[in-house]
Amino acid sequence: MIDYLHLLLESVGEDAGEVASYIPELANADPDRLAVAVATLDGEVYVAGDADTEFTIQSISKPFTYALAIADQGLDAVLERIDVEPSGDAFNEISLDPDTGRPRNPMINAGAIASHALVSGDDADARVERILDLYSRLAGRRLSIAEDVFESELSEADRNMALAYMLRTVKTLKGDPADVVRGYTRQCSVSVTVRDLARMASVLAAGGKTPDGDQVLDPAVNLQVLSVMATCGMYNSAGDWLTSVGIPAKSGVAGGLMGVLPGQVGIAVFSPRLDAHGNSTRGVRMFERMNHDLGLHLMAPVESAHSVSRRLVRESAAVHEISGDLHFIEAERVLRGFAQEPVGDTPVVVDLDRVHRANDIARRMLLEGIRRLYIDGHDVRIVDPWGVLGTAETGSGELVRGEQAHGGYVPAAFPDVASAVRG
Ligand SMILES: NC(=O)CC[C@H](N)C(=O)O
Repeated sequence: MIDYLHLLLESVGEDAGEVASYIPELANADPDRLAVAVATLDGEVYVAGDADTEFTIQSISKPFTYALAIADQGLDAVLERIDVEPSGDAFNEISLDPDTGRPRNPMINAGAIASHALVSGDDADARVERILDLYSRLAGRRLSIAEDVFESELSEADRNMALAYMLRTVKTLKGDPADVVRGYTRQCSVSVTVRDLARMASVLAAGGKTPDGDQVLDPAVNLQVLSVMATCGMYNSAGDWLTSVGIPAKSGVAGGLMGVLPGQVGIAVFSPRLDAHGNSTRGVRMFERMNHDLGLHLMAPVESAHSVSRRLVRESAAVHEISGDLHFIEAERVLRGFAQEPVGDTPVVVDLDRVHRANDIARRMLLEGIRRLYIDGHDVRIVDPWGVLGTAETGSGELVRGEQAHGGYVPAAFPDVASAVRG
């Protein structure tokens, strides 16, 4: 997995676009930073590149604050004030739906400022405290605010002030517009890394539950947030995004981009140069690439995702007993089991007797895992009665082909192991 992420960073190619400069402090960002993180639902986080570089969350805060607004006010009350239709407008468009008087969705600034104002709390500081608590629980560590970016954005916040006053004219916003913009700007200035964002995304992917079992968001709220991210998360390129990458996502002008594959994985990337829509240029490209390589697209049919991998010791051989259908995420778990095998010449049996199906990526990952066990010095035997590994290329070729080509291979050198495994 880590190797794949390094390859991804290497393959992302030349950068284009410009670092956001309408927030003066963001113009100082190092434009060449590049990072990716993938977080599984059980808490594993894989990273590559500048994974510990902090940047401000910016608009990636919007879905989380929207979730808190719904938790505080109820979905109906929030829907009365903020619609859920893609706007086709730029993120900072000064507009309300002419028919309903509502911001078109909570992912553009008008809707996000309205969401912020709907969070319970007497003033900006009280709301931001609750917002920061929520983000921190999702990230699994205490987050803080980048005060320099906050001050810098607040000093140039005329456009967001205009939006807040506009919201007050339609009674969506009841408080003091300056206080609301202050709170919203602080929320955008929360400092995160791709690790944090991937973990936050993985909680959304898990229906609102952290890997430690903390149900931070109600599953129904979580579903609402993901749905809105899917249709509105990428501003006026949301349609492009859904067709070319196909997962709910949210971008921010500091260069972060977070994607959620429900039930499977949370992903985040970081690269500060932005395209004309305000989305990270290389970030978008990395997601397109991952969709291609890992089969992320939500609209692609997925079969059931049950799988177990357990390690037994039989006759001094380590037996990895794998069961269920294998996709990317199940294969990752299997490989994690392989990676824990101590380097040495212990015989390893990979028992696929209970696996009837593996998709292409899972098959390739498994073959690669097997290849690495060989490289580490293990005598690897494969039980593949259903021909799950097929005749796929291993990359190095010579490793398992002869054995796997005959479905039902029984490791002749380990008759006891074989019968134990099979019986
Ligand atoms: N797209 C963004 O990330 C915009 C967030 C930024 N704080 C703003 O309100 O303009």
